[in-house]
Amino acid sequence: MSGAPLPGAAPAAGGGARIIDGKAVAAALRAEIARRVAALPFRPGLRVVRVGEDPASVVYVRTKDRAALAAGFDSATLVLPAETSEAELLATVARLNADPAVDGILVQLPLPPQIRSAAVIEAIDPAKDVDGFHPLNAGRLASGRTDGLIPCTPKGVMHLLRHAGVPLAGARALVLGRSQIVGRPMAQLLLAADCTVTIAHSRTRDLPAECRRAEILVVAAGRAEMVRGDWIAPGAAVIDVGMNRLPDGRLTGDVAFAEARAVAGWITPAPGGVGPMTVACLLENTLEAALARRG
Ligand SMILES: Nc1nc2c(c(=O)[nH]1)N[C@@H](CN(C=O)c1ccc(C(=O)N[C@@H](CCC(=O)O)C(=O)O)cc1)CN2
Repeated sequence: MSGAPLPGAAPAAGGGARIIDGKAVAAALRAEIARRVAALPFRPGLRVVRVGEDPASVVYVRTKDRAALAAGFDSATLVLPAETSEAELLATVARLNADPAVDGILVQLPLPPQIRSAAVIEAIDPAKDVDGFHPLNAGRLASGRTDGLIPCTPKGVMHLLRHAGVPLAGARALVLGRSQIVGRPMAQLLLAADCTVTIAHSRTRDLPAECRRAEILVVAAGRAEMVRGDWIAPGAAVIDVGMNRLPDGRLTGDVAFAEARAVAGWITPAPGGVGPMTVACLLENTLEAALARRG
């Protein structure tokens, strides 16, 4: 690959990538949602279910609940013990499905090993599935419809790309990771935005070369600082979905940030990039679910 910037993805003047500040974009989105909620004659209801005490889940669920309350939602967290059976969790989901005050249901992942996540996700009323993981919502997205409930992390990535003014139509996009939560819906959203999309994964041959062809590189690989600076095309937009704790306690993404920012045109930090957008998009989905249910 030559060192010439890819079309439509020139580096910022003075060299180095433009940093896409996910915290700021998420704060603006949350404020806009709060304004819309304040104008409603009802409070959209969100219930987040956490099973067990996984430390990361405790933090994420608390963050979601606080953000929802601050935006004016009727929000509550249901905490079930780690030994909860699948049948007990399904009964909780059924109760929330039947509750007219509840517009959005989210079951925090991962679940303990005795519970099949797919069975729980399929039990959630698709109209209240604010995670967008139910097969009906995933299928709608896979058939090209972007007007339904869309998984929060990839939805947040699209907000960031659009906010930063990254050219999408015709761009070569590579999604590194093929999970149901991020990789697959991410690829569908980029395709719906007229990108030319490749999904790469752990079995992809010559991953660095595949990455170097991308004008938009979305990394959800789950390995700390796996993507190095020389995997990135000059001027590319690099979106880091990863969140890993290093042995020294620091949090880092799936991209080697210092190396990558010297080459990329745009880059998200991690933390402070995609993560806050996941929470803001949960609020957006809950508001959309409430408006669809209650008019
Ligand atoms: N039911 C779901 N479970 C999980 C999801 C999901 O979308 N739905 N996603 C992830 C975790 N997640 C939300 O649940 C999430 C991850 C990260 C952040 C975030 O704001 N991260 C901060 C750093 C926070 C820290 O200090 O650890 C950042 O990136 O700046 C929010 C939500 C798995 N489970």
